[in-house]
Amino acid sequence: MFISFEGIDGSGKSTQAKRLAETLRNRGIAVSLTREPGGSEGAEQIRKLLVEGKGERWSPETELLLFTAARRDHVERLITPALERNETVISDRFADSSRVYQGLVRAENRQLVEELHRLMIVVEPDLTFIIDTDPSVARNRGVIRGGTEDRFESLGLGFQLRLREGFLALAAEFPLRIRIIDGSGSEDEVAARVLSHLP
Ligand SMILES: Nc1ncnc2c1ncn2[C@@H]1O[C@H](COP(=O)(O)OP(=O)(O)OP(=O)(O)O)[C@@H](O)[C@H]1O
Ligand SMILES: Cc1cn([C@H]2C[C@H](O)[C@@H](COP(=O)(O)O)O2)c(=O)[nH]c1=O
Repeated sequence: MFISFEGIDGSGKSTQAKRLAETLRNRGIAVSLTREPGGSEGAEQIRKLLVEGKGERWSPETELLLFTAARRDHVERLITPALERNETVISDRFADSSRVYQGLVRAENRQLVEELHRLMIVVEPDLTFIIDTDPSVARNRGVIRGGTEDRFESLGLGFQLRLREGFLALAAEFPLRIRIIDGSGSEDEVAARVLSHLP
């Protein structure tokens, strides 16, 4: 089974992806926990080009091609082999991030994102959790966490508000695959909401 976690920056995706992986492993299920951009050696190198630094380094189209190249390598080298070994793959972000960031918010390239996905990626998660967290709450969590903002986080609260709307619109487009999880409350409360969607 292939499960992805999606949402705005700082929504709590990584925390919940890790917790679900731990819960499933405790049930004796083999899990590959991975992330995007990244997850394979080559894709982690592309990640650095994409997220480090600030400012508009790439045009929206070049940015989309780099995310797609990273995803292709990730799928070829990690995701497909793990699924073939009958492992459960949990990915912290996958193609829905490109649909929302590159397809709806950074530029209106939705059609191009789908075309590239159809030609180069094909694989789709069986189940996707969007951790839906108020952008101000997510931002405060980031402040508490400390560290530096990546290129996308540095675009500000208005950008995160538009991303949230984009993720909610995407959920309406894929109602069978995508579940919206209320990201408010404690980590335990959010984890219980995620688990309620699994057998
Ligand atoms: N439910 C929660 N309540 C309070 N703090 C939380 C909760 N979930 C996560 N956090 C904290 O918020 C911060 C961001 O969480 P996390 O890294 O899981 O988010 P993310 O969506 O993966 O972020 P990013 O997109 O920036 O990688 C972390 O410091 C984490 O410990
Ligand atoms: C996969 C993917 C990611 N992004 C953006 C979203 C984030 O701001 C950064 C890095 O991700 P992280 O969860 O904060 O580690 O990259 C994107 O714009 N498009 C994508 O396809």
